[in-house]
Amino acid sequence: MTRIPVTLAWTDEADRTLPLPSYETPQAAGADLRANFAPGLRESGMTVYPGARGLVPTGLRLAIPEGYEVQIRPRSGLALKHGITLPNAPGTIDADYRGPLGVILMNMGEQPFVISHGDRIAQMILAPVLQAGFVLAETLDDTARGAGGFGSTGTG
Ligand SMILES: O=c1ccn([C@H]2C[C@H](O)[C@@H](COP(=O)(O)OP(=O)(O)OP(=O)(O)O)O2)c(=O)[nH]1
Repeated sequence: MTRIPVTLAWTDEADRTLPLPSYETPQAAGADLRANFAPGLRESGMTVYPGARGLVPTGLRLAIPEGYEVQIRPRSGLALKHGITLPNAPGTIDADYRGPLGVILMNMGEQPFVISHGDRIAQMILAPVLQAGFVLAETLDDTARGAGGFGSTGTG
């Protein structure tokens, strides 16, 4: 498996004893991110109530190489068992962002969900980026689909 170097740094408030993201299996696409709370929240963790959302710190900053992004995606186990998802999935981490990596978790389940310090809450995927060269024109080329969309081909 090709490995693209991505540099990690702890934030000032991070608990540096937590494991760094790593791939759980040889061909895993995602590396899990852990909740890494500032000292005041480490005992209590954070509770996300049904229908609510919260910003969970990971304690990490990244330097992603030019031409790549990191996507933050939900973990399917948390989604299935607890309704925990990311309202902005996939979260976009730009290659030139150097701030703290945060995970926006939303509780679509029926029960309050407690996030404890060190829990694996989401996963990050490294992906290549293509930028468009935008060109303004008066007309666009014709296609068979034309303006049909939003269910125009039916459901069957
Ligand atoms: O789930 C996320 C999404 C984004 N970010 C960070 C990295 C990203 O590079 C930056 C900006 O994200 P985005 O472009 O999605 O946010 P925006 O609302 O458009 O803010 P901005 O105006 O700062 O770009 O915020 C996170 O830490 N977690």
